[in-house]
Amino acid sequence: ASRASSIPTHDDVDGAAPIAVTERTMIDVNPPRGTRDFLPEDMRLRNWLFQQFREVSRLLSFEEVDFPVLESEALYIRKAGEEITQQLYNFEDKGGRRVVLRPEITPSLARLVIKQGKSVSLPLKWFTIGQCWRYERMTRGRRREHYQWNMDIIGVSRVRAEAELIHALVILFERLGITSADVGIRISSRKVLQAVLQTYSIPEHLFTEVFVIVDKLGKISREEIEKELVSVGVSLDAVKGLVEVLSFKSLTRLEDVLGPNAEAVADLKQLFSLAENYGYSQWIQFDASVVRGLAYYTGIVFEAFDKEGILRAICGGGRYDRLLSTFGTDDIPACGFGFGDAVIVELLKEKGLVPDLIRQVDDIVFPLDAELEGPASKIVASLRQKGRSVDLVEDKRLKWVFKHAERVNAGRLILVGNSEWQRGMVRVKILSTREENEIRIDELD
Ligand SMILES: OCc1cccc(Br)n1
Repeated sequence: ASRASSIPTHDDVDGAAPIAVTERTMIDVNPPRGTRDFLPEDMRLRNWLFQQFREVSRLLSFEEVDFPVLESEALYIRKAGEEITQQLYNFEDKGGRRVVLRPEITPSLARLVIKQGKSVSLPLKWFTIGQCWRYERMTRGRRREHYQWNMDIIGVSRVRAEAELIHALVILFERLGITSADVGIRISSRKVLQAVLQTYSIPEHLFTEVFVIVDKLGKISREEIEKELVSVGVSLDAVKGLVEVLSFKSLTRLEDVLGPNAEAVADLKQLFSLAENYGYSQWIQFDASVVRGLAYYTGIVFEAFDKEGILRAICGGGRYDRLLSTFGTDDIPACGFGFGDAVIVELLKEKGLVPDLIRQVDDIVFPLDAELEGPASKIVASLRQKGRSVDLVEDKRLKWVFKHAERVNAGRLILVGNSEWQRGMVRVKILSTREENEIRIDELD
């Protein structure tokens, strides 16, 4: 049967069944909208990046944990109007349960900490790398999934925890070849805006919504933001006061306005002082406009950004001291960050820092004719037993095999020929030196 002239994609026929273009119905070979396939070359880059995440987590003595991608919808029902909760990839399973493909990791981590209860001793330093989902109307054609590296410290109430997390970010960037000229980390605290809202006697239950609105700074117009703030009940003069403080980039200026005893000022000063000792001051800057868009942050918040201002935030995080108690346990202080796999790769491409990750094979074994397939298998088994990666090639012309050996950067090409086999030998070609000789089979290692 003739092959389909063109395989319909989701874009052409979203929602409709693919059009049968031959006597067989062609499936759409594209992955679902907003999702990605990873070919070997993509997978080498992803594995390399995740290996960096893992190595940094090891350096900070974090332990790896994992959670299901599928979670109860109840974990994410929050009323602050966050984008993340308005784009839940949610559905009802066959048992009538309301479930989601998780949009973030932190609630799962909080759930597990509570589940463990007294059986875990604090502080916990846990990390994971996991796929997260959102169901966004594809009007903007954005991705619906990404992988996020999360690091969280549970049970440390002082800003030492945030300083450790920021150290992890700095180490990661340096390992990738990124410098503080390329990337900065903006730091502030939710306590800054809390202090301002309190001076205008804005009721506390509005704080979270205010943070979520203010986080849209830079994404929607200032007028839009002021309108939304007024619409949730923030007085106009409070809006003016907020907007003014949000422009602060100096801690001294902040201290002038909030006073020397403000908790926000003490936390930030302590964090910047620790940064000096870690030696990463040149990476961080105070910027009061940083609030981050997640409702549950209660203190220090931070985000890494590219200094050319082209890309979206590279990663973000903060302190969330109340999240565990909202899940029904007593207050356990916590802070963490999420680091997506997409923006960082865009940045590496921008900076020419994507490593050249070649495919590599130790040995290619090629029987020169059919009755040598058995002997070739013996050789392959013995080499793999010794830990060598072996590509067994058959049904190909020798010319193709030589090209293939180059393509996969093979260390050796082992040709199993009749006359050699009779003498207990094989022909071995070392690709790097082009040197070729006969080796006794029992001396192959
Ligand atoms: O960072 C927000 C987010 C959450 C889930 C999936 C994707 Br893509 N992005």
